[in-house]
Amino acid sequence: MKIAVFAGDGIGPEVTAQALRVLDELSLPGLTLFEGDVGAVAYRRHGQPLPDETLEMARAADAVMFGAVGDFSCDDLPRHLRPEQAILGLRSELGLFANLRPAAGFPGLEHLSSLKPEIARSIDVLVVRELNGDVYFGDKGERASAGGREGWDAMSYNEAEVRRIAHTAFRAAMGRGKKLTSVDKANVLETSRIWRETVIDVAKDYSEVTLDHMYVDNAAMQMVKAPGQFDTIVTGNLFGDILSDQASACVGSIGLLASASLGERQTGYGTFGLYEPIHGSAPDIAGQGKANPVAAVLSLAMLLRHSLGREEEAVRVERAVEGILADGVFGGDLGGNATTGEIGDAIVSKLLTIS
Ligand SMILES: NC(=O)c1ccc[n+]([C@@H]2O[C@H](COP(=O)([O-])OP(=O)(O)OC[C@H]3O[C@@H](n4cnc5c(N)ncnc54)[C@H](O)[C@@H]3O)[C@@H](O)[C@H]2O)c1
Ligand SMILES: CC(C)[C@H](C(=O)O)[C@@H](O)C(=O)O
Ligand SMILES: [Mg+2]
Repeated sequence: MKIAVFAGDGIGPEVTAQALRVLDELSLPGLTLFEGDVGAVAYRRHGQPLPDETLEMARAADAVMFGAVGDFSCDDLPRHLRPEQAILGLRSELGLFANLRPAAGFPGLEHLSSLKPEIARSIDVLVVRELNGDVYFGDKGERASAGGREGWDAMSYNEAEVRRIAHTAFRAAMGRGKKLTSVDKANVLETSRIWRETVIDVAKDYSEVTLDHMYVDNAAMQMVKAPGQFDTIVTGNLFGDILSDQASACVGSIGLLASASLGERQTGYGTFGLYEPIHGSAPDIAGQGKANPVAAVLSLAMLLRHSLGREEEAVRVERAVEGILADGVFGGDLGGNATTGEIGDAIVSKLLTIS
């Protein structure tokens, strides 16, 4: 089993280090780790945010553990050299079109949510975000216009792209509450009209799943008003990016939410994937021991489950995280004062108590 580890920038290396401690504690036989550079750190060392050798390392692995990229000192670089291109490049080059972002409350910890506890208690949603299309990868550019410089980013989805993410989402809904909400902006966007019609067509294969549709503006409002109505959400790249950050505040902190980015390639153990917290490099807290490593550790649990076929270990890691949160081990993002390392210590100790 080969895992490529790309820790990246800012708090990326801090939270990834804790996930690696947890992985080490599991003592999985036959596991090899490879480390590669991504983001601003890769740009400084190699002149590229996603060096060829990093991409090759990812291709040769069974899974990628990713920290975060982003550094404001790179804001003036041309787009292709900016750190964020590393994660966008990995997602597209590796065909990782399905981004799973689960957001579920931790029992008894409703008070950590930005919502009223009685509303927060109900949140248990899986956001299935399409990851290879939309404004992120459409035609884009800058030109002179009568109104000064004009930028554009074309939004588009074709039926094949919508079909494959819709199948992923319906299958995920089948394993959950059998309710799928497709989020779009079909009252305004042609892209969304094709999206909605295609999702309705794919639904014919999944008669057990109840499908509904919601405009993204309403979905954002419903996410904070009554998140319990959502079971599985399927949506495009941009809407999914925004709704998942919002869902994290409903749970408690962006430092709690993990993600899996999957494609079609199978390894000897499961599906090849890239695993990362949904948060970024958080330059405002980097290097201060303030980063919550839980999202990175829960991303490791998703890696164990989806790419390595290690369900038992995945559940152990998730139980350890639930345990330390129930014990009240929190960092500043949740109103506590535990450091990144202390949270990692607590997770490792808790793991030893769970068989
Ligand atoms: N996949 C990625 O690598 C990824 C994701 C999002 C943002 N980014 C990049 O990260 C940089 C910063 O972006 P941003 O500030 O908009 O988003 P961010 O997610 O990095 O931070 C947003 C806020 O949440 C806090 N936060 C984030 N993660 C935390 C954690 N684990 N523990 C405690 N607090 C945490 C930060 O301190 C900040 O106040 C930018 O360069 C952006 O492009 C990268
Ligand atoms: C850094 C950026 C390109 C990325 C995205 O927009 O997908 C991030 O916000 C995320 O959620 O992973
Ligand atoms: Mg995001």
